[in-house]
Amino acid sequence: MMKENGFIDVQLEDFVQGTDRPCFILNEKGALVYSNVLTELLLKNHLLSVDYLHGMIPADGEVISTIRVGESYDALVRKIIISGTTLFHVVLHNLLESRGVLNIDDNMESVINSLQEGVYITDGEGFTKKINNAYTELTGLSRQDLEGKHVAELLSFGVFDSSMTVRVMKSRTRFSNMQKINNNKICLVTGVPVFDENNNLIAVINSAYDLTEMNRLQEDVKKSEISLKRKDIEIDRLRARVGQSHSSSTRSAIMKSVYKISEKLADSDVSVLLLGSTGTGKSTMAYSIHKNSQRAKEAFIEVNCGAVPESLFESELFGYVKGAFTGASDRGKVGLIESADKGTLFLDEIGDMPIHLQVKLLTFLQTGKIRRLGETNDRKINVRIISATNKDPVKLIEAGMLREDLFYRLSLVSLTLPDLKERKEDVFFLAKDILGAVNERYGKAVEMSKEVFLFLESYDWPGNLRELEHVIEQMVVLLDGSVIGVDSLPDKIFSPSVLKPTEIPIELNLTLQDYMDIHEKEFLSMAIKSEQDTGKLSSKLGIHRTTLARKLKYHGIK
Ligand SMILES: Nc1ncnc2c1ncn2[C@@H]1O[C@H](COP(=O)(O)OP(=O)(O)OP(=O)(O)O)[C@@H](O)[C@H]1O
Repeated sequence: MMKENGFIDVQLEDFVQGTDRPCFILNEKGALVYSNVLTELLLKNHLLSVDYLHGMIPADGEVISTIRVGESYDALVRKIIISGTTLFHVVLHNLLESRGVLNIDDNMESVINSLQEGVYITDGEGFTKKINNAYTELTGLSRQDLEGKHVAELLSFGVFDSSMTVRVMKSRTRFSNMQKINNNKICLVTGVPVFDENNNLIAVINSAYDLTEMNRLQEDVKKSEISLKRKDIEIDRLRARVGQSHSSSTRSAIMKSVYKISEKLADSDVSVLLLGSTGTGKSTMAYSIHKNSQRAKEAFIEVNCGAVPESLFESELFGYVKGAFTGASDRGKVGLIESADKGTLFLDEIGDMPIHLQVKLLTFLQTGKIRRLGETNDRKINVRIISATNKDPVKLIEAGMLREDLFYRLSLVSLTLPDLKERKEDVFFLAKDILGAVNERYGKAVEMSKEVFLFLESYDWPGNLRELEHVIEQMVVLLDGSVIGVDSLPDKIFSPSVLKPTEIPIELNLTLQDYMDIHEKEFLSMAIKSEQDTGKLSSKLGIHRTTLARKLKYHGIK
């Protein structure tokens, strides 16, 4: 067993290390000479103190044998007594037995198991007494993994990242915090101490609430908020567009007449074909006609004919009944024409609609009836059609991309939106409106220098309104300060020679100094290109070299 020199034999070592109770051996002076892993963990976590162990040594120096241990261990203890060792006191101490005991009966157990939160209960010493089903689900740990084990042991194996139980045991008060359980789930863990009538701590009850689901829900809410915000922005944009789409919002004579016609079109129900280059505002105009018409409260369905895959076009446009074709949805599908019933159907890029569907569309326009794919009955649909193309319709007809009969049907009235370069007098106002909208979208208050407006007006805008919008948005997004200056302009727009005094609109309210600055800058930009040596250039210009350098710096000319 134990040798005179104080070594412990293998049999006793196996026993003290194998037991799930804290075992320790003190010599007669009260020093700890041997302890098992569990005792070490308790000491390390300050759940057991050496002073406490000292208190366990009886005054007469006898081995404590009154403390209950397992049957087989009893024999070992007795053996030690028989051996008459006086060098060592062996204390096989069942700490649980020394204090109050927590009883969990069957009823209590079913209550615990019915809870949605994970429940983890230890006795007053930190030994796991009970876990409920939710806890095993939450942690992926089985009852065998946990029950009977000391919390310090589980902690050292990384089952918990911090122990609420240890905290509650030390402080004897309730605690809550976020904990990572089994390196996986983030949980809100609350530990509550339970005392017996003598104020002994008999249990710590932890409840763990999985926050993963709640976090996911929060994420969803955040996403919906963002998407709502985007929709709000889109609605504001559309509102702004509608607001702008009337004759008083333009300085251009061509646009004034376009808006006049569009106002008349809004009052009627005729089919309209909108023509104009890309980005001139055809879709915006179509929406504006709808919104100013009697159909305003009904649907506005926009179909970009160039974007719908040919194989799906017919079913998208006309809808289908269940089982109409392989791969059709079980519930059938309402087509876009039907969705626009009582409202407006806007067919953008009409020249991209497959020719066989153009025939079907024409039939619908003539009869006002559609039939979903796989259906035997007709449905009467009341839709106003607005269509658009950025190509020349005559060329489309010649190329066999647009049926002539459909073209005539769609273009009872056709309206052409001018290129932006044909309405330069509007650029200043459009740019101001767009800047306002972009500022709102990004929560900024960026301003634009007068010079920038001049450059914007001088550019030809092949991409029309869309390009103007993109350029302004890009400058706002990339800007470091709060005023967009000429240095923010894309190269394609910044060309010093484009400025002509006669083209500067009076609305800019420029001072004489502004005019002089603009022309000085234009002149110096050109001059430095022909003579890069500033010494030579300054003498050519008859000014001092430092004056030239200052002016170049002032105008941002490199
Ligand atoms: N009156 C307006 N004021 C400010 N921005 C406008 C106005 N009209 C249109 N826009 C903007 O210009 C861009 C292009 O407009 P829209 O999509 O209506 O042009 P489109 O002619 O239909 O283009 P495409 O031929 O490429 O389909 C849009 O982003 C729109 O917001």
